[in-house]
Amino acid sequence: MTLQLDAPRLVKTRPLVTVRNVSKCYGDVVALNDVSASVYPGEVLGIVGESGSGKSTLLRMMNLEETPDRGSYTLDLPDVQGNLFDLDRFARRMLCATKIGIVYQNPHLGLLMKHSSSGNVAERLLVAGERSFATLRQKAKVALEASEFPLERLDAPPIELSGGMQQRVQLAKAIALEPALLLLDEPTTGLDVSVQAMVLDTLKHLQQERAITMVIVSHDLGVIRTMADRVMVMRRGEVVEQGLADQTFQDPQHAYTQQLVHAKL
Ligand SMILES: Nc1ncnc2c1ncn2[C@@H]1O[C@H](COP(=O)(O)OP(=O)(O)OP(=O)(O)O)[C@@H](O)[C@H]1O
Repeated sequence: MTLQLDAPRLVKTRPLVTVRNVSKCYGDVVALNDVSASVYPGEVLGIVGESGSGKSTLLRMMNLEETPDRGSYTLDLPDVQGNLFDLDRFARRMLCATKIGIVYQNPHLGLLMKHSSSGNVAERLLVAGERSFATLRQKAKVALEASEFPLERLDAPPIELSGGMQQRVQLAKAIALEPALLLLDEPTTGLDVSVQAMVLDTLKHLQQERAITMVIVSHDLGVIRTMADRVMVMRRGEVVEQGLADQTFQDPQHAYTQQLVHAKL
């Protein structure tokens, strides 16, 4: 008789994202001081903290828009090697276009506001070398549909769309090339509460369907609670606490996290 065993569950023990000992000053302002972070494949890491704590600077580093004074950044992907901060401008641009997607709080940073919505998404595909007009339009449509964007507005420029729809166009652009990492910088801040809930639902669906690795920055603990598996709490450019989101919110250890959680209740 042969003993039948279930196939062992694939345990992914290596982080996809590793940021090590990153520091950044702007003049006298210490934006980041010796910050390290890891994000595992399929995980959502939430970063919280008050205004000016360094959250967006860290996210911009992960999107290779900024270079730190010190520190390293690696992505555990087959064709990506070494400290990404050492890459030249061209290599950074290609890596960001193909492996990393970002959604900014301000859609003006991520979109050409007067170009069509499908054109904005197609632009990302063009950077990666796609040239056929029919394929560009089809792939843009697929990404917009996955972002739950109303397809009858494909040709509308973002400037004519609501804030929620603009964020969906940014999201479609960010996921068009199925990036390994999706970065979200206050993606729902400034939206009406009901629209915010719908955009968060879309992000949840995407995360569940594609097991996409995400880093989400927000000063809103409710958003982080809804989205994140793990949370990192930042204050004055430093990480003061990190852990599983549920555990951290239920039983915060650091006085600053306690203050944040109690202020929210
Ligand atoms: N390009 C820059 N030039 C000068 N100072 C900067 C720059 N970017 C960030 N800073 C400063 O670095 C610190 C951290 O800023 P950062 O935007 O990362 O914080 P944050 O936690 O994302 O805040 P917020 O929630 O308000 O966006 C702040 O003091 C900010 O003023």
